[in-house]
Amino acid sequence: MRDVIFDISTAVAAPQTRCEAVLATRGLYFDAGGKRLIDGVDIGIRQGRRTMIMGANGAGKSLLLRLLHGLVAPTRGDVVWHGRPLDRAARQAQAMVFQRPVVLRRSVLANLRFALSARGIRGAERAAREAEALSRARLDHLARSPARVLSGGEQQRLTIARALACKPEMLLLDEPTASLDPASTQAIETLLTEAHRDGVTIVMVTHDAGQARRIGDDVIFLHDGRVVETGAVTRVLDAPQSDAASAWLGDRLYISRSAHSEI
Ligand SMILES: Nc1ncnc2c1ncn2[C@@H]1O[C@H](COP(=O)(O)OP(=O)(O)OP(=O)(O)O)[C@@H](O)[C@H]1O
Repeated sequence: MRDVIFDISTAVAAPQTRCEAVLATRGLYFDAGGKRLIDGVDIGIRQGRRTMIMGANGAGKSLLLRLLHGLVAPTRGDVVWHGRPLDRAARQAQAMVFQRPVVLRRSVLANLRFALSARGIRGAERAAREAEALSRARLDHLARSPARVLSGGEQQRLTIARALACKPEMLLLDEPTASLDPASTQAIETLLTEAHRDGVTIVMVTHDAGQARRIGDDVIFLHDGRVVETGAVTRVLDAPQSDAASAWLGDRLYISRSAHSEI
């Protein structure tokens, strides 16, 4: 029996505090290829917090993020947004950013324009949001450049600024700085810090404990598709209570079962 540690004093809610969560899962399972990849996940994410999803390679972090955004349907269980099932309107209140920046084959400005127009934002409001996004991403000087020729860091700043221009309530990010150098990583962290100050709830997959400390409030630690520990970043990283988190932080191999369990 593996340990499951919940710290209910923090934002990552145990079931009894789930009602405060803006986004929650209830008995979430995802099976594929005869394996259980997400295994009974029950989490809650409170508004305005920065939640880091951490764990070893293959733990199910990206899959959980996709389930939270409705990109993948669970085998069983629910994703709940403000107490109601995640629907199209709820998904529009979220924005997702991937590890590899997804930009359109057009200029930086046109990328912003396209995203805003798709949300029905036009005219002066759209122009104001475009200007704000360019400034926020520090890309004013590249507004007319094709987005595809930008560096990886610049493209990722664009995808985040484009997402934020749509004024999401929640931003979900899957290792957005995984392939970036320290300066580009810092620029992304600054963007996310500013978004958080503006009230955006952030949920981010990261492998980087330093990054979690710098910009995170809470951690959800996954192992083999199960949540084994949650709590405030400093508590989990300084004093992990689960074997899986202790081993990961100590750079040790932790195997509680061969891989994802057979169904
Ligand atoms: N839509 C899907 N259908 C089937 N299997 C999937 C799907 N998405 C992910 N998987 C599998 O689920 C497991 C967990 O993958 P996931 O990408 O979530 O891990 P991760 O924790 O994000 O790993 P990493 O740190 O290496 O990115 C993997 O074995 C992966 O192949």
